[in-house]
Amino acid sequence: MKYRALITDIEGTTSRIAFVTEVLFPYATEHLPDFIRNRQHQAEVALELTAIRQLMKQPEADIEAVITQLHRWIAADEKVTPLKTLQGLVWRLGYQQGHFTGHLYPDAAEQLKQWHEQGVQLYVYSSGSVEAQKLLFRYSDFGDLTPLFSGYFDTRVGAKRDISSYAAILQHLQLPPGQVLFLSDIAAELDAARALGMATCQLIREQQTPGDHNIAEDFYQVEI
Ligand SMILES: CSCCC(=O)C(=O)COP(=O)(O)O
Ligand SMILES: [Mg+2]
Repeated sequence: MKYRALITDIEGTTSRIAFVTEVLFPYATEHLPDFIRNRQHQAEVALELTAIRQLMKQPEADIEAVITQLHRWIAADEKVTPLKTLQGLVWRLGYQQGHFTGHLYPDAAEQLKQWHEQGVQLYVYSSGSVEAQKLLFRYSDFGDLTPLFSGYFDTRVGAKRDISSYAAILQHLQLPPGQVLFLSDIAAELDAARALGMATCQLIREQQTPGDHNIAEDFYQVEI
């Protein structure tokens, strides 16, 4: 075993891109407006609305203007932290009500279980909020997989293409970079991790553009 810890991306890596773009995002687009209108004064929602108005540079923006902004961000796949937090809150209802389950590729579920049994510490780093990540694995097609994971990171540690994000994660892991393997389908994310000495492997499951990292077509091909 070369690595003590493995960090995995979600969209395009453990899970089909279409699950995010054709199930999760449309669900958020449809349900966020009423969710926000009805809960705008609840603390966990109000906090995010304040952050969104700051980003809009319109502290007095009314709730409909905020909703319009959120729809624009979703359509453009902007990884804006308060949007991601609100999406997680809406998806929580979707999972709880059985509107969808957390899609994972079977090889990802199988290998994550095996690596966990072998003693590898498993982490997730996704632009989806930590809450959204936990939901996907808790309500996964393969049952509750959250016991496999030692921790979760989202855009609160920084953007996935920024080297500083991986420095913050390594600080948290307290492991030498060479003992940590990062899996993603996006070469630019892997470039940032590798710049600090982390090991990398690019998942090419669909039409992803290859970089110059080790490549795997599925988790069975990942060498750990
Ligand atoms: C936690 S599932 C939702 C994924 C999401 O919102 C997203 O933006 C995908 O980001 P990733 O970093 O996993 O590619
Ligand atoms: Mg990805």
